[in-house]
Amino acid sequence: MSNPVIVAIDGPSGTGKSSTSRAVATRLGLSYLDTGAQYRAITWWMLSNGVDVTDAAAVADQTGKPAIVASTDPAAPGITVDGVDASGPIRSQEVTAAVSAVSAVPEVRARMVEIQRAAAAAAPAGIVVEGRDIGTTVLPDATVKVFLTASAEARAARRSGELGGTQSVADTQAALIRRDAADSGRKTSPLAKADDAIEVDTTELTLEQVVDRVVELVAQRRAAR
Ligand SMILES: Nc1ncnc2c1ncn2[C@@H]1O[C@H](COP(=O)(O)OP(=O)(O)O)[C@@H](O)[C@H]1O
Ligand SMILES: Nc1ccn([C@@H]2O[C@H](COP(=O)(O)OP(=O)(O)O)[C@@H](O)[C@H]2O)c(=O)n1
Repeated sequence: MSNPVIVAIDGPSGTGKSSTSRAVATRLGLSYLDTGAQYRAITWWMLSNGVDVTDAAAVADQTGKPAIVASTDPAAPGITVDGVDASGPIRSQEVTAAVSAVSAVPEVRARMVEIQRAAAAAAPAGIVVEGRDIGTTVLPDATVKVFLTASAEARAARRSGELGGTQSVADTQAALIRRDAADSGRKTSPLAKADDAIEVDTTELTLEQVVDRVVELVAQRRAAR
């Protein structure tokens, strides 16, 4: 039996992290973890419980309260908060607008990182973990690290397609750029490319081409060890 394979996929919003990570995990028979969904889930809990998300001390004080459980099955991703399915509500625009503030709180990050490392350690064949700080902080010894990028225009067009026209492409793009700036500028484990990560610009690539590239990188790394 070969060693578990750990694949870290980081990058800004709309670069294709979730779609790529799920497909790579499915193809390689690995587990899958969406760490953004965990930050969204704790943000949803804070908003639902009347916590002022702009008050870092209040957020820190409540951080240990919600039980957040994420599926690691790429065929059935999902997340519960205190036993309630939160997969839908965590994608609301209210949560999207508040998530960067909550995820910048060091106590929140410490708790999430602990849960994420435990999930990776428990994955039998290995795992694909996607987020903002996986290669730099959560799993710095990952077998393969990928940093996905794409133009702001492509990312906004993709996201606004998903939102089904409820927000204009221009508004979506402005919101993405604001979130990138907040995520890249925070003190604790900001969005960043690890020095040893391979950057893949997905602007002109199909999802299948991106998946092929990542699967190829994993095969190369496995052959080398
Ligand atoms: N290479 C690609 N080309 C075109 N659309 C893509 C590509 N990769 C992902 N998408 C689409 O873009 C949207 C955002 O992708 P997603 O995987 O959720 O990105 P992220 O997790 O980085 O925010 C989805 O609707 C997805 O189907
Ligand atoms: N490893 C991670 C993953 C997400 N996040 C935060 O969670 C937010 C939502 O992440 P996401 O991956 O669901 O975002 P999208 O790219 O899907 O819009 C990000 O904007 C970050 O603020 C983080 O801080 N660290």
